[in-house]
Amino acid sequence: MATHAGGLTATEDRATVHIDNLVRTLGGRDILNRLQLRIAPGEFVALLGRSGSGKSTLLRALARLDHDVTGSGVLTAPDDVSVVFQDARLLPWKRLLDNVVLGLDGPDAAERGSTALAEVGLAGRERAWPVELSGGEQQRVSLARSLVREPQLLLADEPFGALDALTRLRMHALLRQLCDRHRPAVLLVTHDVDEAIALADRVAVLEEGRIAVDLPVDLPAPRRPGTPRYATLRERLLERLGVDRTAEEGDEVAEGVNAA
Ligand SMILES: Nc1ncnc2c1ncn2[C@@H]1O[C@H](COP(=O)(O)OP(=O)(O)OP(=O)(O)O)[C@@H](O)[C@H]1O
Repeated sequence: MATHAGGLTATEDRATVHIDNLVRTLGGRDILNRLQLRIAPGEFVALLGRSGSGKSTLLRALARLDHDVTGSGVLTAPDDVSVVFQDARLLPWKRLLDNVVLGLDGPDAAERGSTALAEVGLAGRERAWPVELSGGEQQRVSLARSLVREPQLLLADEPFGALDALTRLRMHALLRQLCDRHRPAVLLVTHDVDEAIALADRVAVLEEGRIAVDLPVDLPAPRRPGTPRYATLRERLLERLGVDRTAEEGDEVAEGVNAA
């Protein structure tokens, strides 16, 4: 575990992610404003927030893609972080297996890559090209590429945002299954309240640069919409996101709610 933000100091903490007083100024505004967040080992946190609230900014800081974060506190995160984006970002000139094991060392890399492909339902497709795959399948490869590294922290920025509703539901089940097996700490940025409730142990809402709400998802599996406890949690989150409930009437629950 390492401290990686200029001016921030390391601290002893058993949390995989430990953020205190994180500040990120962009365009003269404090997009992250003394933000606090902990994610325990193996814990799955979903992050909601209105468009422009700073979710991707926070993710970029954790992924070390942004070194201009400041603050009086701490930001610790593990060195081995994997990131999944909305687009799979596969290299089109490399076969699936080579995409999955890119940068991976060791004599067993190919075997681990094959196992990872099988885990995401793409057994035997090692020699296929990315162009031969659907969007959902490409995102499966992206998950395999992330998890084959056994990261302590998995960051996901709207990973299923470009997929159709049915594929998205299948990917939810897959991601949950993979996370139960590999146990990384997870921060999932999403606009979809139902996705957050379906997958996460905790749902946090980013607002005015801070975590305004941080709620445990204390619901038995499978988490089906329609139960009173599910509805109460969903309502609280939507209210916090400022979603107009009358405008939402008639929406399919499985479609999720775009709070943007
Ligand atoms: N380089 C930049 N210069 C100035 N402002 C920026 C820059 N990059 C991002 N911002 C602003 O920072 C804010 C947070 O952006 P960010 O992408 O983190 O939000 P978000 O919550 O992920 O949004 P969305 O849900 O729409 O993806 C936005 O208002 C954005 O306009």
